[in-house]
Amino acid sequence: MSKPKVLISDKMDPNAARIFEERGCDVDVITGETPEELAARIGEYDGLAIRSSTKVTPAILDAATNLKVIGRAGIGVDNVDIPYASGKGVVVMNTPFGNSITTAEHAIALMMALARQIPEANARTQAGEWPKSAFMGVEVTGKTLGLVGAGNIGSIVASRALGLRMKVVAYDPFLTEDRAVELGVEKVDLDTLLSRADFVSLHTPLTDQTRNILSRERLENAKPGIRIVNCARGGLVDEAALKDLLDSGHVAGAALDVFETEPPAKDHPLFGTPNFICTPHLGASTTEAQVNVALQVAEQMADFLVNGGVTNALNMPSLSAEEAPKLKPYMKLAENLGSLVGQLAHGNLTKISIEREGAAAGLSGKPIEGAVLAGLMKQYSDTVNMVNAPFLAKERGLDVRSVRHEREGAYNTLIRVTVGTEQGDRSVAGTLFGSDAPRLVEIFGVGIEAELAGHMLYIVNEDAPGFIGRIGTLLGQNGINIGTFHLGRRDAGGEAVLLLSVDQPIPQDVVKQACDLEGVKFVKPLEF
Ligand SMILES: NC(=O)c1ccc[n+]([C@@H]2O[C@H](COP(=O)([O-])OP(=O)(O)OC[C@H]3O[C@@H](n4cnc5c(N)ncnc54)[C@H](O)[C@@H]3O)[C@@H](O)[C@H]2O)c1
Ligand SMILES: O=C(O)[C@H](O)COP(=O)(O)O
Repeated sequence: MSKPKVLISDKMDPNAARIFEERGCDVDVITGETPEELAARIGEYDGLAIRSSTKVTPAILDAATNLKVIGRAGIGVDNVDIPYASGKGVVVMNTPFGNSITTAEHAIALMMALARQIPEANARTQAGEWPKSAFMGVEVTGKTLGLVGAGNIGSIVASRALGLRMKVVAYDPFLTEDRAVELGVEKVDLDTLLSRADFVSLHTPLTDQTRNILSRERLENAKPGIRIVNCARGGLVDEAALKDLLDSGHVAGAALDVFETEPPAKDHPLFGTPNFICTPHLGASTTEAQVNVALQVAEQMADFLVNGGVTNALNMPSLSAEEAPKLKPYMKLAENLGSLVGQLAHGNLTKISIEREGAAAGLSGKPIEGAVLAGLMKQYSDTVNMVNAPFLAKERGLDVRSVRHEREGAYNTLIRVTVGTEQGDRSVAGTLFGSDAPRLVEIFGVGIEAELAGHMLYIVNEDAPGFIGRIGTLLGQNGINIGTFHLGRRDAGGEAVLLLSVDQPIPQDVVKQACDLEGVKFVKPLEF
């Protein structure tokens, strides 16, 4: 049998190539190719090992006719089209912890550099000046650091900041009071964080919820003199607003390791702004972190290609060979139900219960639980999968219950997912039609029958004549084609629910227009 062939297409520690060879793979290291060059070459390979420079687009995946696994030596996988890779049957893996310490240290380094204006002082001193009176720094001791995101990296930043005798406040919907106490941080909401923090450090993935999380409005309302560090992802901070607020002095300093577009344009408006410093996405760039992620990714990929073992896969459930075919449609249903409550429930989630009845009660609960939690937590983390979701949920103090009912219900088989939020419990339920077609059958107490797939729109409205025409017209006027249309209501003339699927993502301005339609109470675009 021929050896599996792996391409390393980004700069990676040489340990990766060594491990691939030692574990029975042929390996090529070819970096810096254009997408066209990569597309022309990728068809030969079973595995592709990358960092953040290689963009694994549908065009690359279409050309990758032999590809079985993509391994990301690092955390963020926003450069890989995971749904498309899944559709092609390609497993996507990452190394969720290998560079966390290094990245946390970079955030602290940038914070200290901001506090003492080190880059500018260095540049002017080396240029022959002695500008001692031009620089007056601030101490970090006793100051408040606001962490947006308290996962792996945020938690490490918290511990380092506490060591520097800072106070740490954190905003993270998955941070429980117990975990906050364990970390030594105070859990607050985002507005409170921004009103109290002297320094803010961002540690969330880029998702629909976190995009522009430091918006112009939030920055304008933040504590005057605030300093901002972003070592997570470009797009979390409004760069144009940051420029204006640095110019006005409202924001006293900002340090970006990541940009909305990378590399940023040579004439990026922030370049040259006083009290702005940046690095070229160096968060993970230490010898230690690069050795860690290179070793891990090569070990995981080689294990998969040679032995079929799966570790840290983001798009593949861990299932035994016998159970897999029976569980497969349930896993999809479970993940969709988790994703649905994750996208719709607001505020802090404290508990989740996963109930199985009818045929579902006879199945193994753990994979279903993993799939629900993965669907739920994908809204909050790039790195979650069915394997690690239960651990992440536990670590974050989410109370998870799996309940198996003996009773006969209205459906032959049913999964119900209920989350506890500050507004009370919220529940969704689904079944399988014809033994393998997942269907939603209830949403927040309203009976409705729908397939959860692709781009969807959820609307709660007053049950009154004319509404369906109005929403259909609005979408039609905006060139949005409706695929499926599902209605449900609590009582005639009361609250009604509309769930429709469309052929493309719904732009924000159309969502806003839908919110403004007569009788509409709530609108939310959904993605499955
Ligand atoms: N600059 C770099 O080189 C570099 C290096 C490593 C990681 N990163 C990036 O750092 C980010 C964080 O990595 P991590 O390993 O800590 O991930 P993680 O998944 O462990 O933690 C992310 C945290 O963000 C929280 N979160 C999600 N949505 C939120 C929201 N709307 N508001 C507040 N908190 C929210 C999650 O609950 C979670 O606790 C990722 O985007 C990763 O790609 C950057
Ligand atoms: O998500 C990550 O791991 C970081 O952004 C690091 O990216 P890099 O490996 O390209 O430096």
